[in-house]
Amino acid sequence: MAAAASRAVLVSRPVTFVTGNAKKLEEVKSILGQSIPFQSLKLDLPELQGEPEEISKEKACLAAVQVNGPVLVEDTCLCFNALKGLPGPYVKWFLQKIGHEGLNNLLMAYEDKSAYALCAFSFALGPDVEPVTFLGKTPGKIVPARGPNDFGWDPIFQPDGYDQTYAEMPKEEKNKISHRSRALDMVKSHFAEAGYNFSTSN
Ligand SMILES: Nc1ncnc2c1ncn2[C@H]1C[C@H](O)[C@@H](COP(=O)(O)OP(=O)(O)OP(=O)(O)O)O1
Ligand SMILES: [Mg+2]
Repeated sequence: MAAAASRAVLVSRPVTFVTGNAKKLEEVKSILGQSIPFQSLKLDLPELQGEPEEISKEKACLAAVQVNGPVLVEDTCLCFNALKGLPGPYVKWFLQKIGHEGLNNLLMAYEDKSAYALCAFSFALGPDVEPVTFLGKTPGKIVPARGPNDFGWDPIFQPDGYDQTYAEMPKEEKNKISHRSRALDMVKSHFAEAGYNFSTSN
């Protein structure tokens, strides 16, 4: 604690979490609690094609220009092992076009239904600062949809060691083991280590 305080980096603006997804924001708020004070901005940023880490970093750069201050962004992927990690960062568009059933059907020809949920948070102190990225991964498998249908692909992802899909699990339980909470644990450690002191008066 004392070491972090002595290295405190003063930042004149609060952190802005930029996302166009209200459900994501809800989860981030509930996982972070009071640990990192942040404000949010609803903006659907363009996403490049590529590896999850690069997409997330690029999103942070675009967000930092828009906000002109410190930003946190996140990109979520659902990766099928039989498809060598696809649909990965493109799952949003697959979901929109072919739905839960279509995503299950993609694996019809394969015995291997294993998958992993991947979350890439990127944090940039400002528009001209290289973002840092934190990856959280939760292994599981793709199953026919079960549970409430209010968040993305939650009903078709069953994490390893659980009988329930993400959608069926109580939120607190999901938030303990999710790809998002694992990545946010790293974000929290980074913030504690760096000892940032964000002004919240702005
Ligand atoms: N924890 C989750 N469980 C289920 N579905 C999720 C989860 N997180 C995200 N999704 C869905 C929402 C999207 O369809 C897709 C992820 O795409 P992504 O680009 O990261 O989100 P987004 O475009 O909705 O918000 P953003 O504005 O932050 O990019 O997966
Ligand atoms: Mg997006």
